[in-house]
Amino acid sequence: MSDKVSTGALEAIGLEHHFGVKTVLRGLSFTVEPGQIYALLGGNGAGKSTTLSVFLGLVRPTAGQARVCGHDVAVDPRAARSRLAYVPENVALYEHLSARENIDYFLSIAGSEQRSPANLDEALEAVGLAREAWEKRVGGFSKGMRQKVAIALAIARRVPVLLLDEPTSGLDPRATGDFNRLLDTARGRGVATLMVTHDLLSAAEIADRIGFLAQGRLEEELAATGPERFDVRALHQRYARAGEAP
Ligand SMILES: Nc1ncnc2c1ncn2[C@@H]1O[C@H](COP(=O)(O)OP(=O)(O)OP(=O)(O)O)[C@@H](O)[C@H]1O
Repeated sequence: MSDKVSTGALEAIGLEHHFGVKTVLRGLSFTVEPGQIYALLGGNGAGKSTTLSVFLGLVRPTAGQARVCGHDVAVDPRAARSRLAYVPENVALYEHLSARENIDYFLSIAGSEQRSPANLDEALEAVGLAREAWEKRVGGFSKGMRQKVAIALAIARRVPVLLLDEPTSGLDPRATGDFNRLLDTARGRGVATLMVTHDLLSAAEIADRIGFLAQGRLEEELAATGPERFDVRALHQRYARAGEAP
């Protein structure tokens, strides 16, 4: 898939958005590089979901640009959309189909050329879904298993960008650990991930960068450093202060 020369896989450049008289995004800029996980944190109403909607082409920003692999979402939404996979808080699948059939079906409707059995096997293997579950109907799958199917689809599609909305909400610590390993696998494949979350611990464990959003502004951006990555206590204190006047 050829891409325009660009600095990041995902770029927000001075994004502004108003819903009527309400200003929701105020000059929001950040970049997610290939092979990087970016966690966007912020309180309720900070503008996190609106940011995802802008990248998905569902909300057109009032000003600024959202770029996916160099493609401006507002100018070429198809090019942008074809390069990303979106995993919502609750993954919607065809309940009566198996994990493998779901992936094959979604690949077929996307017109993907990646439908070979070997490619499907490789994607299911990569996300660590137990082999005995591959041919089972997804109707009985847990949230964590459904996320594995969604990310296996992204891997099978070979998309360079993942957008995740509250991926660990409702997951127990073990499933959260599994999920973080899944993101690490995608990172190892060079995928750029933007994750909107309230889960500080998970963000601290897996993210390369954490951005604090408040009232549509990026108040601060922190990068993982050293073996400790992030100081979780300082993150908690920082999160509690988000949106306060300086
Ligand atoms: N379609 C809409 N029309 C009008 N206002 C909206 C619309 N969507 C969102 N908003 C408002 O925009 C602001 C930002 O909402 P957004 O959903 O992006 O926040 P969020 O950071 O994702 O919050 P949460 O953590 O609660 O999901 C909120 O004040 C919300 O009420």
